[in-house]
Amino acid sequence: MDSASSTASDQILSDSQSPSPESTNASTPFSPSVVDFPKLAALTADEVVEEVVAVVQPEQEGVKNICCVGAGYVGGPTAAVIAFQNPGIRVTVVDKDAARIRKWNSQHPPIHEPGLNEIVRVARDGTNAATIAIEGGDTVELPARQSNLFFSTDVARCVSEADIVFLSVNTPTKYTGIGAGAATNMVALEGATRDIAIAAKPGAIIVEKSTVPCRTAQIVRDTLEVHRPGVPFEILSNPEFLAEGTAIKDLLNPDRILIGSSQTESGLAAAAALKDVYAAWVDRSKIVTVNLWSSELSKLVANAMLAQRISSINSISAICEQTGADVDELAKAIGLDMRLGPKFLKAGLGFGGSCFKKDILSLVYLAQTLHLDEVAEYWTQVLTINEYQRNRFVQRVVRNLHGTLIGKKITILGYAFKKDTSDTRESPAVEVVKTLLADNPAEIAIFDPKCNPENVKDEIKHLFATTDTADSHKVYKDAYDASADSSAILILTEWDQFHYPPLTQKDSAFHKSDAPPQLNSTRPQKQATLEAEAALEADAALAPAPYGAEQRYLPEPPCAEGCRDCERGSVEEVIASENVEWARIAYGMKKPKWVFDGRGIVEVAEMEKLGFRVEAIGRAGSRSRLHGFDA
Ligand SMILES: NC(=O)c1ccc[n+]([C@@H]2O[C@H](COP(=O)([O-])OP(=O)(O)OC[C@H]3O[C@@H](n4cnc5c(N)ncnc54)[C@H](O)[C@@H]3O)[C@@H](O)[C@H]2O)c1
Ligand SMILES: O=c1ccn([C@@H]2O[C@H](COP(=O)(O)OP(=O)(O)O[C@H]3O[C@H](CO)[C@@H](O)[C@H](O)[C@H]3O)[C@@H](O)[C@H]2O)c(=O)[nH]1
Repeated sequence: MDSASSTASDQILSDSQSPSPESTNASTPFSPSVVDFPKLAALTADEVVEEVVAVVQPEQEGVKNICCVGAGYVGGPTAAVIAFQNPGIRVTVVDKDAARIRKWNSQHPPIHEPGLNEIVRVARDGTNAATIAIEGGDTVELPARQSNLFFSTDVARCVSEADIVFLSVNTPTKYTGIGAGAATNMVALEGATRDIAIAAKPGAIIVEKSTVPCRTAQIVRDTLEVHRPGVPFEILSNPEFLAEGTAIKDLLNPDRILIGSSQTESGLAAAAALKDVYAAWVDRSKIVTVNLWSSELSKLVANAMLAQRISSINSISAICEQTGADVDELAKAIGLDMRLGPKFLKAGLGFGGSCFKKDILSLVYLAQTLHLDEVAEYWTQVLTINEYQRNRFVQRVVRNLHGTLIGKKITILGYAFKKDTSDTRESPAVEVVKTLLADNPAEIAIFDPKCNPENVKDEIKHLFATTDTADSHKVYKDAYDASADSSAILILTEWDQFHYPPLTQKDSAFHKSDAPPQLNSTRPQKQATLEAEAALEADAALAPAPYGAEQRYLPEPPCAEGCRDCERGSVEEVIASENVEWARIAYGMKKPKWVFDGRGIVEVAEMEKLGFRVEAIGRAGSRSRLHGFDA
């Protein structure tokens, strides 16, 4: 019988790769076990107590095993923090991509996030017991821990062992067929759901962690029913709100955890089970439960609203440039209004990243399919302004270079879509480079402190495979070689190390705003210790020395042969991450030493003192200052 003609249950039986979990009669997830009274008759008094306690003790019923399908930017860090905060739960992250799993099982995880390595080391490798000094001269005793975080390619086995399965696979925009350029490509989600449907144990809770179109839970439910008819599963929506670059901070101290469930007894029980997992470190008042569809839609709307604020301030930056108003001053002034708030008002060359554009497109597509054309048009404008802003920036560069890039070297500082990540998906830098190339520059020189140069080279080769200008790019290991003999520098990522005047340690990275969670003595002791540990581990990411956290770590597993991060070496990485010496850059550049600040991170007047000529988004640049435009 071929697989196309077999029934779903035949497929399950014939799939020798997939463990076929024993069927049970469970009708709700975690339905409490019952005391086996006939069995008690054969036991001693002590054994009877043990047996009864085993049944009634709440921790015996809780979640013991979690599997996260998809070891990407969301699955990896989220699972790591869940494992870190729940030492009693075994957490396994699975992925079909063996290279990615190999990286997670090495000293160089596949993604860069401040604090991630420390959290992974503790949960994946276990730790020694240690006495840690904390601020104020106190010490905290941290016990030794066993490993409870694992990374594997054995999707079927790990799913089959889990009480909760997170779906955290990619959900990009569909590029061909019906809905191309707007609808969500559900291939990965569908495939993973099918794998889960075949392998999961009855009563398992399936959690949508990926960002999905509203009503996707119905698709997941249908897929489960097709492959395992009659087997009880509960589906939850639990969208992730972490931002890259601050993922660990966001996960350790989230604004809220959103859980959507069906409003049935079993749906609410499943939501309660997931709530308990988060309650290990998140205050229960921050864990919000809603219906499935509200939860799914909330994620798209949250991203659309954040992106809308960026497009709003960017549209105003165009007015600022022509009037002498300063967009940063304006953002500060309006952000002091408590109703508006200060965040997401930083003007720049537009938002990038793998989420905002695709999620707005998904929202637009939803509105279109519901025949809400005005709604679709409204949200489309957020994307239109984003593109307009980027194009405006590039046009300004070319105009100031007398309308031609021929024979000129142009330097790009920052290739990642935002600071503190090496992610370049939908990075504005990629689009800027593409547009600049059309003007035939002699060279586009790229430097990013955290993107491995070899990875960027590969990416560029792949992106520009069909253009004959591919050879005019070079990726450098430091900012000085990248800018030597350059006619213009374009700042495209807001890395702390590119600021001028330089940021102080106090202003940068972890220490800037939200401090890691502090020890809270009103909590039960176990949680207080975990919170302290989280705070220390997160702090250790930036400044390990004062806390002495190093003594806790066990040796890390080695990297595979040919690991690019090992080849780059830690010394090279440190040099790349140091503050850029703008005076040294000015020395090596061609006059008139243009800097185009796409992220609003250098002071025009201060840069002019170093000999640069600066154009900045939303502010008077050197040209307008020369013509008496400044206030
Ligand atoms: N990146 C973010 O900051 C962020 C934040 C919040 C939400 N999200 C959402 O989370 C989801 C995942 O995003 P991401 O950035 O982590 O994506 P990603 O591409 O980094 O990771 C997805 C992983 O899923 C794996 N995968 C796909 N199909 C699989 C299958 N059938 N079995 C096993 N593994 C499979 C892929 O190999 C990949 O490693 C998306 O829906 C995204 O919109 C992302
Ligand atoms: O005031 C601002 C804030 C951000 N950006 C840019 O906007 C983009 C996105 O930044 P950010 O939102 O910080 O990072 P993401 O990792 O894309 O996170 C967004 O997308 C995630 C994926 O859905 C969500 O989980 C997060 O809550 C949401 O902030 C980046 O290019 C930033 O440079 C600005 O230009 N101005």
